[in-house]
Amino acid sequence: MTDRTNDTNAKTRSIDPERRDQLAVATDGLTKQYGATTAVDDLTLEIEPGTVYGFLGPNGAGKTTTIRMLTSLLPPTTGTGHVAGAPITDREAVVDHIGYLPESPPIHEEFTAREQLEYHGGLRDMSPDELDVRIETLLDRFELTDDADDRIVTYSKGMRKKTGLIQAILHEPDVVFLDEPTGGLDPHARRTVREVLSELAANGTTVFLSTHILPVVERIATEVGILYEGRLVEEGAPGVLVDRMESGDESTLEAVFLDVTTDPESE
Ligand SMILES: Nc1ncnc2c1ncn2[C@@H]1O[C@H](COP(=O)(O)OP(=O)(O)OP(=O)(O)O)[C@@H](O)[C@H]1O
Repeated sequence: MTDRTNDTNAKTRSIDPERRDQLAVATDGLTKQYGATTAVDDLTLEIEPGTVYGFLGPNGAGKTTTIRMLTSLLPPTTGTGHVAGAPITDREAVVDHIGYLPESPPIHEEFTAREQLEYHGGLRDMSPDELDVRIETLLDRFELTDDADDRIVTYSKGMRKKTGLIQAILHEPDVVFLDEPTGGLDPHARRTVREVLSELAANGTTVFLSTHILPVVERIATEVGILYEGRLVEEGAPGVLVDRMESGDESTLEAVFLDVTTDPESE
């Protein structure tokens, strides 16, 4: 069984600034308190560029709070964080390097998907030709081309999710943060998401993926971090974590997840 006292939070302290700036995500003692609740507790991460990082944890573990701090939407209570070398306290600098798909995509209901993507891409440093090609390619891959000139207000949940996802990756950011990117998607779309994210990572984008859908993580994540009650209780390559379980037939990422995120006193 996994030794829960072997707390991966304690693995690093005070990352060397030169190394920190080369990492896609670097946090040191990152902590967020809401009143008496410690939502994220002393989180230390070092994620290399090009990683697909599966960020897992039970409901309320602190995943969204972590992502909101890393995307500069929420100030930490204590600790530091850098994304592609930009301090998370500098929103403008962080925004230049990231894409973000929150659980509810930030899209304008009255726009069409094409208008939404053109508007969003226009805020980024992309030439009109480059933007056009990227939009058409991604609409096609996500089978949205035929609906791209309909207003988003008429879209299904899955179509909105696809539009939000395309928006997050349109400009091929250094780091993309995705909160449940495959939630509500059919198996075809889910496969497309897996393929597109793996391709992005192969081209150097770091994918920070928060999800409860473990088979997606099992298939594309190169590293996994498991958060429990705000603390990082497990981290490593999925295969390594599963092998470490040594529980025969039960050796899956789900078994690892359940092992490290179950309160021993409730068993
Ligand atoms: N604005 C807030 N004010 C007070 N407490 C909050 C706030 N946002 C989150 N919390 C608390 O912080 C903790 C972590 O919440 P968070 O949303 O980060 O979890 P999560 O891992 O994303 O959960 P889920 O998988 O259910 O989306 C929870 O205890 C939650 O109640």
